Amino acid sequence: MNILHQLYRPSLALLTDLYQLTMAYGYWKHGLTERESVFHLFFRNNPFQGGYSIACGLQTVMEYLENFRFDSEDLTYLSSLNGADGKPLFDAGFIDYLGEMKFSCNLDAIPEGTVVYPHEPLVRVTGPMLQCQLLETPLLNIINFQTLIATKAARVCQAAAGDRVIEFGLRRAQGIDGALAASRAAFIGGCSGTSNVLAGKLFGMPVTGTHAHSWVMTFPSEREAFDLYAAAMPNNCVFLVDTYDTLAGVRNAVETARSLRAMGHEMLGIRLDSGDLAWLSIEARKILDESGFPAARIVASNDLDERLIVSLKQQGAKIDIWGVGTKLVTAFDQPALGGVYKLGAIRDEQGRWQYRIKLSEQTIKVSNPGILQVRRFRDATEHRGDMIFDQESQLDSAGGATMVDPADPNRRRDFTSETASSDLLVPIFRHGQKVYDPPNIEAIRQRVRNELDWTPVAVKRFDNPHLYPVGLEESLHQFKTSMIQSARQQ
Ligand SMILES: Nc1ncnc2c1ncn2[C@@H]1O[C@H](COP(=O)(O)OP(=O)(O)OP(=O)(O)O)[C@@H](O)[C@H]1O
Ligand SMILES: O=P(O)(O)OC[C@H]1O[C@H](OP(=O)(O)OP(=O)(O)O)[C@H](O)[C@@H]1O
Ligand SMILES: O=C(O)c1cccnc1
Repeated sequence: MNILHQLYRPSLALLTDLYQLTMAYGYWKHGLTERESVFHLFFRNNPFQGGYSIACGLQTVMEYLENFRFDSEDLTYLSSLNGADGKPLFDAGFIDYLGEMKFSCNLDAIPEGTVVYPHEPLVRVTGPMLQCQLLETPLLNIINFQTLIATKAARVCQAAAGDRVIEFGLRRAQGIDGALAASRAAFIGGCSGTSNVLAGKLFGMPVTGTHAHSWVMTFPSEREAFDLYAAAMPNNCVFLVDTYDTLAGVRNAVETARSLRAMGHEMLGIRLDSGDLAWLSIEARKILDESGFPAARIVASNDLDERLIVSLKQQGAKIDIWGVGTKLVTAFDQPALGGVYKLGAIRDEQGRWQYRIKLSEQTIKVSNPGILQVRRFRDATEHRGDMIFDQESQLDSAGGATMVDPADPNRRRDFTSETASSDLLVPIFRHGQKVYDPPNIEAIRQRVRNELDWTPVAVKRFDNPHLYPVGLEESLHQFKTSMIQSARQQ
């Protein structure tokens, strides 16, 4: 089931920046259309000043690519675009070429749910120059956002320390697609469910819901509102208790819960949505326990994020379930992940790879040349470091190596061949054909938990996290340094 097809239209090839098409046109004009090239998608900084990120969005990328074609409506639209002189922007021959083009790239990627770090290629696209170029914008659009939200969710769930977190963000999310993509990524990042019913249906995620203040305000009294809700839905009773006076609301919920019990149903819990959540939850817990409802859960919501959850836990809050909306699905404190897509190499007319770099004033921002792979080393309990290396450099069987910190080349780390390792990028498409069977969403979510268990505690802390070691394999570092020197001389 291709969810993008269901929601939008079969062809989303126009979902790119026009400049990708102007460059594609240039490649076509100059006979570079089929020239093999390699691009890497990576980000330079972890979001939220954190120490790690969670890769997310690959399945959406696969759906996008499975039907990557320009249909007749797309071609008609492109034919209608004019340049500054009022004449068509694109030759009819180019439009025909696009109409016949079939996706034929190789794509390798780090599976969704993997903990990833700055500078590591999350996706590598190899294939005809024109196709690789067109994919820059959609791949960044999909991966940047979902990786950002999965990372935020992982942080929120880390703060919740095993308590359930429900994603409540639909009403505040960035439009329809932003909401759906965020609900998916939030579940992958660790949320237990979502209030977003369409996302639940499309992605196979649990949906949950309590009720709003409007329900209570509809009836003459809060008690009546709870009773009528219980009568309508005895198997889903979480009462929102803060419409008038929160602790009086808890007592009303208890009264309704007693009648419910007499009918053979248990109240699931109460929800707090304003006021001092620490104090109110402690007081509410006492009332529930003393009234014979120790199993009733306390749900809290109200502009929560990972920092507030940590603070509330430190204050001894008795909150069992965290409802988190706005600050999760909008990645409130960092609204975008700055992932980029850079050319690593292009074949020359003789078929030899020519490596490419993008220079920058800041050495750390200079892109990495080559056909890159990431090798992750681990000891018995933890991930120890990730080494970016060039696949062409005969290093491709597991083995020891030295990696160099690109920010400080004097810092090196040696891994012996005894150190366990695995290469993170796996084949997803070969010559345009899907070769990867994506795991279901529950398995992706489980992978996040497993990956975070392997991540050093110091890397996971919120304040001044330890910088996880990511380096360049020594020969790649040397090669890159010489490329920078000769490029600067030119
Ligand atoms: N004990 C607490 N410690 C820190 N922050 C808290 C605590 N309790 C609540 N908060 C947070 O403080 C913020 C403001 O909450 P508060 O209920 O005072 O305002 P509000 O949302 O405007 O309430 P109301 O809906 O009654 O106007 C929210 O983000 C809430 O989650
Ligand atoms: O606070 P969030 O993390 O975004 O979670 C979603 C919020 O949406 C609902 O109320 P809404 O904000 O619509 O109204 P209210 O704040 O007046 O209750 C709900 O009660 C939560 O507070
Ligand atoms: O079910 C809830 O309690 C809910 C859903 C969306 C937003 N806020 C709360």
